[in-house]
Amino acid sequence: MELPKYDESAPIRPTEVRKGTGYAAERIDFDSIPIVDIGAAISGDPDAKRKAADALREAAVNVGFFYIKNHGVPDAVIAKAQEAADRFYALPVEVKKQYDVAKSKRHRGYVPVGGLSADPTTSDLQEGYEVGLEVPADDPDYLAGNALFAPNVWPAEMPDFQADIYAYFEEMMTLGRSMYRLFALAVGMPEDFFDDKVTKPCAQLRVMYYPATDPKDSAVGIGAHTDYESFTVLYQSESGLQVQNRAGDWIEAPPIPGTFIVNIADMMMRWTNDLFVSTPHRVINTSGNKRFSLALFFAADYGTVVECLPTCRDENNPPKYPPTHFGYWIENMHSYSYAYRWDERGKLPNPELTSTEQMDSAN
Ligand SMILES: O=C(O)CCC(=O)C(=O)O
Ligand SMILES: [Fe+2]
Repeated sequence: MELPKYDESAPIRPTEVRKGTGYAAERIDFDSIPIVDIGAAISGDPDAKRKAADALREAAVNVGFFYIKNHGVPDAVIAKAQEAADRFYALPVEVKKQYDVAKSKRHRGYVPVGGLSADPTTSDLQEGYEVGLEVPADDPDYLAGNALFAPNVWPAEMPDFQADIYAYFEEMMTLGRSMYRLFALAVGMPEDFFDDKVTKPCAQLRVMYYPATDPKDSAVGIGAHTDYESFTVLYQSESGLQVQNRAGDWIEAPPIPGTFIVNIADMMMRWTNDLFVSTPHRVINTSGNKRFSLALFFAADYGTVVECLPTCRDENNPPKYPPTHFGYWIENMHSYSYAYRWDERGKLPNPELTSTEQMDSAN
Protein backbone atom coordinates (compact mmCIF):
# COMPACT_ATOMS: atom_id res chain seq x y z
CA MET A 1 0.00 0.00 0.00
CA GLU A 2 1.33 3.44 -1.02
CA LEU A 3 1.57 5.76 2.00
CA PRO A 4 0.99 9.50 1.67
CA LYS A 5 4.08 11.65 2.24
CA TYR A 6 4.34 13.73 5.35
CA ASP A 7 4.50 17.48 4.78
CA GLU A 8 8.17 18.13 5.69
CA SER A 9 7.74 21.88 5.97
CA ALA A 10 5.18 21.67 8.77
CA PRO A 11 6.51 22.32 12.27
CA ILE A 12 6.87 19.21 14.41
CA ARG A 13 4.49 18.55 17.26
CA PRO A 14 5.59 19.80 20.65
CA THR A 15 5.88 16.62 22.75
CA GLU A 16 9.32 15.08 22.60
CA VAL A 17 9.62 11.31 22.43
CA ARG A 18 12.96 9.63 23.06
CA LYS A 19 13.09 7.35 20.05
CA GLY A 20 16.19 5.15 20.12
CA THR A 21 16.95 3.31 16.91
CA GLY A 22 14.91 0.86 14.87
CA TYR A 23 11.68 -0.77 15.85
CA ALA A 24 12.93 -3.58 18.04
CA ALA A 25 11.24 -3.99 21.39
CA GLU A 26 12.15 -6.24 24.23
CA ARG A 27 9.86 -9.15 24.99
CA ILE A 28 9.79 -9.33 28.75
CA ASP A 29 7.90 -11.61 31.08
CA PHE A 30 4.26 -10.74 31.48
CA ASP A 31 4.75 -10.16 35.17
CA SER A 32 7.27 -7.37 34.51
CA ILE A 33 4.34 -5.16 33.53
CA PRO A 34 2.19 -4.91 36.63
CA ILE A 35 -1.41 -6.10 36.56
CA VAL A 36 -3.54 -4.08 38.95
CA ASP A 37 -6.71 -5.76 40.20
CA ILE A 38 -9.33 -3.00 40.44
CA GLY A 39 -12.38 -5.26 41.01
CA ALA A 40 -13.07 -4.68 44.68
CA ALA A 41 -11.90 -1.06 44.40
CA ILE A 42 -14.49 -0.10 41.80
CA SER A 43 -17.24 -1.83 43.72
CA GLY A 44 -16.49 0.56 46.60
CA ASP A 45 -14.50 -1.31 49.25
CA PRO A 46 -12.29 1.37 50.92
CA ASP A 47 -9.40 -0.98 51.80
CA ALA A 48 -9.38 -2.40 48.29
CA LYS A 49 -9.38 1.14 46.87
CA ARG A 50 -6.33 2.06 48.93
CA LYS A 51 -4.54 -1.13 47.86
CA ALA A 52 -5.36 -0.60 44.18
CA ALA A 53 -4.34 3.08 44.39
CA ASP A 54 -0.99 2.09 45.95
CA ALA A 55 -0.40 -0.54 43.24
CA LEU A 56 -1.35 1.97 40.55
CA ARG A 57 1.08 4.51 41.97
CA GLU A 58 3.92 2.02 42.12
CA ALA A 59 3.28 0.91 38.53
CA ALA A 60 2.97 4.46 37.23
CA VAL A 61 6.15 5.61 39.00
CA ASN A 62 8.36 2.59 38.26
CA VAL A 63 7.13 1.30 34.89
CA GLY A 64 4.89 4.00 33.40
CA PHE A 65 2.05 1.72 32.31
CA PHE A 66 0.09 -1.25 33.63
CA TYR A 67 -2.73 -3.67 32.93
CA ILE A 68 -6.01 -3.57 34.84
CA LYS A 69 -8.12 -6.66 35.51
CA ASN A 70 -11.62 -7.13 36.94
CA HIS A 71 -12.49 -3.82 35.30
CA GLY A 72 -16.21 -4.58 35.08
CA VAL A 73 -16.63 -4.09 31.30
CA PRO A 74 -18.52 -7.19 30.04
CA ASP A 75 -16.64 -9.34 27.49
CA ALA A 76 -19.74 -9.29 25.24
CA VAL A 77 -19.62 -5.48 24.97
CA ILE A 78 -15.96 -5.61 23.94
CA ALA A 79 -16.57 -8.44 21.44
CA LYS A 80 -19.50 -6.61 19.83
CA ALA A 81 -17.49 -3.41 19.48
CA GLN A 82 -14.66 -5.33 17.82
CA GLU A 83 -17.06 -7.12 15.47
CA ALA A 84 -18.66 -3.79 14.53
CA ALA A 85 -15.21 -2.40 13.75
CA ASP A 86 -14.39 -5.45 11.64
CA ARG A 87 -17.58 -4.99 9.57
CA PHE A 88 -17.05 -1.25 9.16
CA TYR A 89 -13.44 -1.45 8.01
CA ALA A 90 -14.38 -4.13 5.46
CA LEU A 91 -16.57 -1.54 3.65
CA PRO A 92 -15.15 -0.03 0.44
CA VAL A 93 -12.98 3.02 1.13
CA GLU A 94 -15.32 5.31 -0.87
CA VAL A 95 -18.14 4.38 1.51
CA LYS A 96 -15.98 4.97 4.59
CA LYS A 97 -14.80 8.32 3.23
CA GLN A 98 -18.40 9.63 3.30
CA TYR A 99 -17.84 9.85 7.07
CA ASP A 100 -14.40 11.46 6.87
CA VAL A 101 -13.58 13.87 9.77
CA ALA A 102 -12.20 16.24 7.14
CA LYS A 103 -15.77 16.87 5.94
CA SER A 104 -17.23 18.17 9.20
CA LYS A 105 -13.92 19.49 10.62
CA ARG A 106 -15.24 18.24 13.95
CA HIS A 107 -13.45 15.39 15.69
CA ARG A 108 -16.06 12.79 14.78
CA GLY A 109 -16.02 10.05 12.16
CA TYR A 110 -13.58 8.28 9.88
CA VAL A 111 -9.85 9.01 9.58
CA PRO A 112 -8.39 7.33 6.47
CA VAL A 113 -4.81 6.10 6.06
CA GLY A 114 -2.73 9.27 5.87
CA GLY A 115 -5.16 11.29 8.02
CA LEU A 116 -3.04 10.77 11.14
CA SER A 117 0.69 11.16 11.71
CA ALA A 118 1.16 10.63 15.42
CA ASP A 119 4.90 10.98 14.88
CA PRO A 120 5.37 13.57 12.13
CA THR A 121 8.37 11.73 10.70
CA THR A 122 6.28 8.66 9.80
CA SER A 123 2.92 8.03 8.13
CA ASP A 124 0.68 5.71 10.06
CA LEU A 125 -0.60 2.54 8.38
CA GLN A 126 -3.98 2.49 10.10
CA GLU A 127 -7.54 3.75 9.82
CA GLY A 128 -9.49 5.19 12.72
CA TYR A 129 -12.98 6.23 13.73
CA GLU A 130 -13.48 9.03 16.25
CA VAL A 131 -16.37 8.93 18.72
CA GLY A 132 -17.11 11.28 21.61
CA LEU A 133 -19.76 12.13 24.13
CA GLU A 134 -23.10 12.22 22.30
CA VAL A 135 -24.41 15.80 22.32
CA PRO A 136 -27.65 17.15 20.82
CA ALA A 137 -27.73 19.41 17.75
CA ASP A 138 -28.38 22.45 19.99
CA ASP A 139 -25.41 21.80 22.29
CA PRO A 140 -23.87 25.22 23.07
CA ASP A 141 -20.26 24.03 22.60
CA TYR A 142 -21.19 22.51 19.24
CA LEU A 143 -23.01 25.65 18.16
CA ALA A 144 -19.97 27.70 19.21
CA GLY A 145 -17.85 25.69 16.74
CA ASN A 146 -15.90 23.64 19.29
CA ALA A 147 -14.22 20.78 17.37
CA LEU A 148 -14.39 18.40 20.35
CA PHE A 149 -18.17 18.56 20.85
CA ALA A 150 -20.52 17.56 18.07
CA PRO A 151 -23.21 14.96 17.49
CA ASN A 152 -21.41 11.72 16.62
CA VAL A 153 -21.17 10.74 12.96
CA TRP A 154 -22.50 7.21 12.38
CA PRO A 155 -22.35 5.13 9.17
CA ALA A 156 -25.85 4.82 7.72
CA GLU A 157 -24.90 1.48 6.08
CA MET A 158 -24.45 -0.13 9.49
CA PRO A 159 -27.10 0.67 12.10
CA ASP A 160 -25.50 -1.75 14.58
CA PHE A 161 -22.20 0.16 14.53
CA GLN A 162 -23.70 3.05 16.50
CA ALA A 163 -25.29 0.81 19.14
CA ASP A 164 -22.28 -1.47 19.57
CA ILE A 165 -19.62 1.24 19.61
CA TYR A 166 -21.55 3.64 21.83
CA ALA A 167 -22.32 0.84 24.33
CA TYR A 168 -18.55 0.37 24.62
CA PHE A 169 -18.02 4.13 25.00
CA GLU A 170 -20.53 4.32 27.86
CA GLU A 171 -19.05 1.34 29.71
CA MET A 172 -15.66 2.95 29.40
CA MET A 173 -16.86 6.30 30.73
CA THR A 174 -18.04 4.54 33.90
CA LEU A 175 -14.68 2.79 34.19
CA GLY A 176 -12.85 6.07 33.55
CA ARG A 177 -14.60 7.84 36.40
CA SER A 178 -13.60 4.99 38.76
CA MET A 179 -10.03 5.17 37.48
CA TYR A 180 -9.92 8.92 38.11
CA ARG A 181 -10.81 8.21 41.76
CA LEU A 182 -7.93 5.73 42.02
CA PHE A 183 -5.57 8.22 40.41
CA ALA A 184 -6.68 10.88 42.94
CA LEU A 185 -5.97 8.52 45.86
CA ALA A 186 -2.69 7.44 44.27
CA VAL A 187 -1.36 11.02 44.39
CA GLY A 188 -2.65 11.73 47.89
CA MET A 189 -5.59 13.91 46.85
CA PRO A 190 -9.19 13.52 48.06
CA GLU A 191 -10.85 10.67 46.20
CA ASP A 192 -13.43 13.01 44.61
CA PHE A 193 -10.85 15.55 43.40
CA PHE A 194 -11.53 14.89 39.70
CA ASP A 195 -15.32 14.41 40.02
CA ASP A 196 -16.26 18.02 39.24
CA LYS A 197 -13.75 18.07 36.37
CA VAL A 198 -15.44 15.28 34.42
CA THR A 199 -19.01 16.61 34.11
CA LYS A 200 -18.79 16.96 30.31
CA PRO A 201 -15.39 15.56 29.44
CA CYS A 202 -13.94 15.88 25.94
CA ALA A 203 -13.08 12.17 26.15
CA GLN A 204 -12.56 10.39 22.87
CA LEU A 205 -12.88 6.80 21.71
CA ARG A 206 -10.72 5.92 18.72
CA VAL A 207 -11.65 2.66 17.00
CA MET A 208 -8.60 1.54 15.03
CA TYR A 209 -7.80 -0.90 12.28
CA TYR A 210 -4.33 -1.96 11.20
CA PRO A 211 -4.17 -4.13 8.07
CA ALA A 212 -2.25 -7.40 8.14
CA THR A 213 1.30 -6.85 6.89
CA ASP A 214 4.35 -9.03 6.55
CA PRO A 215 5.94 -8.90 10.02
CA LYS A 216 9.37 -8.52 8.37
CA ASP A 217 8.31 -5.14 6.88
CA SER A 218 8.02 -3.45 10.30
CA ALA A 219 5.37 -1.09 8.86
CA VAL A 220 4.63 1.63 11.38
CA GLY A 221 0.97 1.28 12.45
CA ILE A 222 1.16 4.36 14.64
CA GLY A 223 4.40 6.25 15.17
CA ALA A 224 5.95 7.01 18.55
CA HIS A 225 3.92 9.54 20.50
CA THR A 226 2.41 10.31 23.87
CA ASP A 227 -1.33 10.68 24.41
CA TYR A 228 -2.63 14.13 25.28
CA GLU A 229 -5.35 13.53 27.82
CA SER A 230 -5.19 12.25 31.43
CA PHE A 231 -4.80 8.53 30.80
CA THR A 232 -5.71 6.01 28.10
CA VAL A 233 -7.42 2.64 28.52
CA LEU A 234 -6.72 0.36 25.58
CA TYR A 235 -8.16 -2.88 24.24
CA GLN A 236 -6.14 -4.57 21.49
CA SER A 237 -7.13 -7.64 19.50
CA GLU A 238 -3.54 -8.58 18.59
CA SER A 239 -0.06 -7.78 19.78
CA GLY A 240 1.84 -4.89 18.22
CA LEU A 241 1.81 -2.25 20.94
CA GLN A 242 5.25 -1.18 22.14
CA VAL A 243 5.60 1.07 25.16
CA GLN A 244 8.62 2.95 26.47
CA ASN A 245 9.17 2.23 30.14
CA ARG A 246 10.60 4.67 32.69
CA ALA A 247 14.10 3.35 31.94
CA GLY A 248 13.69 4.38 28.28
CA ASP A 249 13.49 0.80 26.89
CA TRP A 250 10.85 -0.17 24.31
CA ILE A 251 8.82 -3.05 25.72
CA GLU A 252 6.20 -5.17 23.97
CA ALA A 253 2.85 -4.91 25.67
CA PRO A 254 0.79 -7.79 24.24
CA PRO A 255 -2.91 -8.24 24.97
CA ILE A 256 -3.69 -10.28 28.07
CA PRO A 257 -7.22 -11.74 28.06
CA GLY A 258 -9.52 -10.09 30.58
CA THR A 259 -7.40 -6.95 30.91
CA PHE A 260 -6.99 -3.49 29.44
CA ILE A 261 -3.69 -1.68 29.27
CA VAL A 262 -3.47 1.79 30.82
CA ASN A 263 -0.95 4.46 29.98
CA ILE A 264 -0.42 7.87 31.54
CA ALA A 265 -0.99 10.84 29.24
CA ASP A 266 0.19 14.46 29.09
CA MET A 267 -2.32 16.12 31.42
CA MET A 268 -1.77 13.62 34.26
CA MET A 269 1.96 14.20 33.86
CA ARG A 270 1.43 17.94 34.36
CA TRP A 271 -0.97 17.49 37.25
CA THR A 272 1.55 15.23 39.00
CA ASN A 273 4.65 17.30 38.13
CA ASP A 274 6.32 14.29 36.40
CA LEU A 275 5.64 11.88 39.27
CA PHE A 276 3.73 10.01 36.56
CA VAL A 277 5.19 10.47 33.10
CA SER A 278 3.24 10.50 29.86
CA THR A 279 4.25 7.17 28.33
CA PRO A 280 5.64 7.14 24.75
CA HIS A 281 4.26 4.26 22.70
CA ARG A 282 3.85 3.06 19.10
CA VAL A 283 2.36 0.16 17.16
CA ILE A 284 4.18 -2.11 14.74
CA ASN A 285 1.68 -4.75 13.67
CA THR A 286 3.95 -7.78 13.63
CA SER A 287 1.08 -10.18 14.34
CA GLY A 288 0.62 -11.11 10.68
CA ASN A 289 -3.14 -10.57 11.19
CA LYS A 290 -5.41 -7.59 10.88
CA ARG A 291 -5.43 -5.82 14.20
CA PHE A 292 -8.17 -3.82 15.95
CA SER A 293 -7.79 -1.57 18.93
CA LEU A 294 -10.18 0.54 20.97
CA ALA A 295 -8.50 3.42 22.77
CA LEU A 296 -10.46 5.48 25.27
CA PHE A 297 -8.63 8.73 25.89
CA PHE A 298 -9.92 9.93 29.25
CA ALA A 299 -10.01 13.67 29.29
CA ALA A 300 -11.56 16.23 31.64
CA ASP A 301 -13.97 19.08 30.94
CA TYR A 302 -12.86 21.40 28.14
CA GLY A 303 -12.13 24.44 30.33
CA THR A 304 -10.33 22.58 33.16
CA VAL A 305 -7.12 24.35 34.10
CA VAL A 306 -4.39 21.76 34.70
CA GLU A 307 -1.73 22.79 37.16
CA CYS A 308 0.61 21.03 39.55
CA LEU A 309 -1.29 19.35 42.41
CA PRO A 310 -0.37 20.52 45.93
CA THR A 311 0.70 16.96 46.83
CA CYS A 312 3.22 16.89 43.99
CA ARG A 313 5.34 19.92 44.86
CA ASP A 314 7.40 21.30 47.73
CA GLU A 315 10.28 23.74 48.11
CA ASN A 316 12.72 21.23 46.59
CA ASN A 317 10.33 20.23 43.83
CA PRO A 318 8.66 23.32 42.40
CA PRO A 319 6.08 23.04 39.59
CA LYS A 320 7.81 22.12 36.31
CA TYR A 321 5.05 23.31 33.97
CA PRO A 322 2.89 26.40 33.67
CA PRO A 323 -0.86 25.82 33.96
CA THR A 324 -2.61 24.83 30.76
CA HIS A 325 -6.20 24.39 29.62
CA PHE A 326 -7.34 20.85 28.89
CA GLY A 327 -9.34 21.57 25.74
CA TYR A 328 -6.67 23.84 24.32
CA TRP A 329 -3.98 21.21 24.87
CA ILE A 330 -5.94 18.53 23.04
CA GLU A 331 -6.88 20.77 20.14
CA ASN A 332 -3.32 22.03 19.79
CA MET A 333 -2.00 18.45 19.71
CA HIS A 334 -4.67 17.43 17.21
CA SER A 335 -3.49 20.23 14.93
CA TYR A 336 -0.04 18.62 14.90
CA SER A 337 -1.27 15.05 14.41
CA TYR A 338 -4.36 15.09 12.19
CA ALA A 339 -4.08 16.12 8.55
CA TYR A 340 -7.52 17.76 8.56
CA ARG A 341 -6.28 20.29 11.16
CA TRP A 342 -2.71 20.89 9.92
CA ASP A 343 -3.50 24.42 8.77
CA GLU A 344 -4.12 25.35 12.42
CA ARG A 345 -0.69 24.25 13.65
CA GLY A 346 0.73 26.76 16.08
CA LYS A 347 -2.20 29.12 15.44
CA LEU A 348 -4.79 28.10 18.02
CA PRO A 349 -5.21 30.78 20.68
CA ASN A 350 -3.67 29.65 23.98
CA PRO A 351 -5.96 30.83 26.81
CA GLU A 352 -2.93 31.15 29.12
CA LEU A 353 -1.35 33.88 26.99
CA THR A 354 -2.39 37.52 26.78
CA SER A 355 -3.44 38.83 23.39
CA THR A 356 -0.02 40.50 22.86
CA GLU A 357 1.78 37.25 23.69
CA GLN A 358 -0.58 35.42 21.29
CA MET A 359 0.44 37.79 18.52
CA ASP A 360 4.14 37.37 19.34
CA SER A 361 3.90 33.56 19.38
CA ALA A 362 2.06 33.53 16.04
CA ASN A 363 4.86 35.56 14.40
O1 LIG B 1 -3.60 0.72 18.57
C1 LIG B 1 -3.01 0.77 19.64
O2 LIG B 1 -2.72 -0.24 20.28
C2 LIG B 1 -2.56 2.10 20.21
C3 LIG B 1 -3.07 3.31 19.48
C4 LIG B 1 -2.58 4.60 20.06
O3 LIG B 1 -1.57 4.66 20.70
C5 LIG B 1 -3.35 5.86 19.88
O4 LIG B 1 -4.30 5.89 19.08
O5 LIG B 1 -3.01 6.87 20.54
FE1 LIG C 1 -1.50 6.50 21.81
